[in-house]
Amino acid sequence: MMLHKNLIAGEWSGSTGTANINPSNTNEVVGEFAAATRNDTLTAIAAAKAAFPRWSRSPILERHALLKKAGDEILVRKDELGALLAREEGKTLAEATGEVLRGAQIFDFFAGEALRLSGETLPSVRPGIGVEITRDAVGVIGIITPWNFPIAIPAWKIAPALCYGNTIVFKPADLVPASSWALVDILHRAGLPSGVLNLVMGKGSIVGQTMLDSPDIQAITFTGSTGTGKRVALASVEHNRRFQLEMGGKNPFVVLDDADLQVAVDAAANSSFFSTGQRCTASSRLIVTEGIHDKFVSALTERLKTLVVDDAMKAGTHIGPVVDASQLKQDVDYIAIGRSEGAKLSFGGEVLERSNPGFFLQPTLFTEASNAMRICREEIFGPVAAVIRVKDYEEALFVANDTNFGLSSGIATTSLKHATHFKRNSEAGMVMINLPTAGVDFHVPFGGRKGSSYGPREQGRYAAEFYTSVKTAYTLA
Ligand SMILES: NC(=O)C1=CN([C@@H]2O[C@H](COP(=O)(O)OP(=O)(O)OC[C@H]3O[C@@H](n4cnc5c(N)ncnc54)[C@H](OP(=O)(O)O)[C@@H]3O)[C@@H](O)[C@H]2O)C=CC1
Ligand SMILES: O=C(O)CCC(=O)C(=O)O
Repeated sequence: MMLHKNLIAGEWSGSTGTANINPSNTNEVVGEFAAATRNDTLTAIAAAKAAFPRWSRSPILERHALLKKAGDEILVRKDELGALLAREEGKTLAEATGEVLRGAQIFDFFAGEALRLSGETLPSVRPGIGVEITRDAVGVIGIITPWNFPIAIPAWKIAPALCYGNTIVFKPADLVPASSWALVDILHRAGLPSGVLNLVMGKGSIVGQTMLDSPDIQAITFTGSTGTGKRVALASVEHNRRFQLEMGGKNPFVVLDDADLQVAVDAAANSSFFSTGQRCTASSRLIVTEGIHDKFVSALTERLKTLVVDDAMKAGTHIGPVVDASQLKQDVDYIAIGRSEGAKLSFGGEVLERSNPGFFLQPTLFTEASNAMRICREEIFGPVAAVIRVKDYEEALFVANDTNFGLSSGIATTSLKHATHFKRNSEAGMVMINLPTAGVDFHVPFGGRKGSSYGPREQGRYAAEFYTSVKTAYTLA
């Protein structure tokens, strides 16, 4: 089997590899991928540093053309790349192809942004002086990504970093390197100069830690767990480095008595169980008012009975496998915790056998849960949700906001008054009305509040806040 190597200073290198396993069929090796050492990582950082002066001053048309070319190739290959993503991560083929399409759209968006770089000119408060405000590239950006969106998250970090003239050291999750490798290969062949984008696959404890410890990385953008996010933050403060964190969620989805039941059930099923619940925007707390509670639980349970859990590549599969054995153990442990805390297991909870060996888990619904339970406070990151019964909208809003996290939230209601109040008072970065809490657009800001996020927003033109440094210049006329 071909060894997929790291890209360091424009050269593919590396010898030892780790096998990437298909979670729908653990007998299938998706590919062999090189594991970077500490020295490889240091070489990649040095290459990115050396490439920065030239790339940060590169013509905007060069950046535009490169980003456009990459987006075009991703689009043309979306079915093949979608299949690769589904095989390595386990989301369904339809979800994976949609994610690849999103990756193409992100490159297209930032190809456009490269042509729209702008600044401001203002008069000084002192007569005869002009003020110019411009944005410079930041320097070497460290990109550390998780396993759950192996092409979209790298795309929404790499595309703006390149667009604004930064160079990159990119470490994808060790569990799912294939889609990231394909993305880097596309960018490399599109003609990126040597050293501008370096790929260092391997373990977070080696590659990631070397990046955190380096004084030559000016900014780190990270998506993943709260624990690793804290390490990124502490190391970055030590190096006076800019950092941006997207971490977990415990996102609420409120269902009010006046909701359209069909809309509420569709949105809840999507939010909590699609993509196997492995989205930081997934909703794991369904907060339901008394008048609709029983009808909602019974309609959602009927829906869950129709969802097919199977191989991500099979036509007709609604929910693919959990990503690996350790995430499956975490999900199963939380199901046991929920039961021991006194929540009622209304549906699911069983690990399933399918024709191939894989990590299949039934969508799992708890009812009679309280917001104080661990299953309602800690991120599970699997197809597990808990219904919390509340008296009215006011209690629903209080419970929705009673969490350490604040990434996304949702409400199902036909009341304009409640929808408007929820939009204004939900303590989340992204609020959805009659829509799932997950599944966001690629051209608008993405990010949360409280323990979910730190630093400027990602995506859309708001991405410029992280990937550029503002300069204010005064000129005596
Ligand atoms: N917010 C989100 O979108 C996500 C949240 N999670 C949450 O995190 C839990 C655990 O998932 P996990 O994959 O372990 O998350 P991590 O936070 O460990 O992984 C995210 C990235 O950080 C890297 N990393 C790990 N340790 C270090 C380190 N010391 N220095 C620098 N980088 C490091 C990982 O490398 P590597 O994996 O290669 O070792 C990976 O590339 C999940 O169950 C879920 O609750 C997980 C994924 C996404
Ligand atoms: O919901 C989405 O579309 C994006 C989710 C995401 O970025 C994540 O789970 O990390």
